Amino acid sequence: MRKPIIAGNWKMYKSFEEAADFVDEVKSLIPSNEQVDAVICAPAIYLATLVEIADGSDVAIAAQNMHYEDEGAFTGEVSAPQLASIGVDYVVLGHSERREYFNETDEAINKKVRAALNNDIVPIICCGETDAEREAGQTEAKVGGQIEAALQGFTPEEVQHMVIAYEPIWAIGTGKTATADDANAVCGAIRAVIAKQFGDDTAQAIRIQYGGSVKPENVEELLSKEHIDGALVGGASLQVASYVKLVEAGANA
Ligand SMILES: O=C(CO)COP(=O)(O)O
Repeated sequence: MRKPIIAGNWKMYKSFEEAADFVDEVKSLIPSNEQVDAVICAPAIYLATLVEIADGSDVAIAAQNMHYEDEGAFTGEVSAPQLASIGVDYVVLGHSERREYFNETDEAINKKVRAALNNDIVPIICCGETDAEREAGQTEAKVGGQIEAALQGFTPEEVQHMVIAYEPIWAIGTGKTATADDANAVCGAIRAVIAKQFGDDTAQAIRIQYGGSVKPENVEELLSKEHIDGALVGGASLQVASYVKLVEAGANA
C-alpha cells in the first residue's frame, strides 16, 4: 500500500512569525510519519528556519520551486544543492501558477526533476488541465503529455520515488473540486501512462496526489479512491486546525 502524502502549499502567504509559529505548533499535533507524510511547502526565504524548527519531528519541509542549474548567474534564483544544503526534503515542480505566470516549460520542469533527484530532494511534479481543455475532452491528453515530458529520461527506480500532483487548474482556489470519481479517473490515467513507460511495479509504487479546493470536508472521500494517494492543498493548509485535520485524514485513509 502507498503511504498517503498530505502537502500544504502556502504559496506567497504568511509572515515569518506566522510561518515559524505554524510549524512549531503542528509538529506536536500531527500523526506519525509511519502513517502519513506531512509536508509544508513554504516560501524560500523561510525554509532554513522551518527545517530547524521541524527537526526531529514528523513534518517535512518543501520548497515551492527551484532552478535546474546547480549554480550560476541567475539573479533571484535558488538551486537544488542550495535547498539540499539546508535540509529541504521535497520541492514542488511545475505548479500551474509557475507554468502560467513564469513561463515554465515542460523541458525546464524535466531538468528540474533531474536536479532534484541528483540532490536527494523528492520532486512533487504538478500537472493539470484548464477549463477549456476539460470542456474539449483533452484532460487525459494534456495531463499525460505533461507527465511524459517531466519523466523523460528517468529510470523506473527513479520514478518510483517521485510524487505526482494532479491539479485541475479550474479547481485551484475556486472552491470547485473535481468529483472524487473524476479526480480518481484522471489519477488512474496518469498511473496508466506511467505503467506503459516504466512498468507496472513503478506505476503501483508512485504516489499521486489530487489538488484543487481540497478541504477537511472533502478530503476523506478523495483519499478513499484507489488512485488518489494524497492531497496538495493551498487555502485549507494555511490554518493549523484544518491542516492537522487534513493530515489526520491522510493517516486514516
Ligand atoms: O494550487 C493548489 C495547491 O498547490 C490548490 O490550491 P487550493 O487548495 O487553494 O485550491
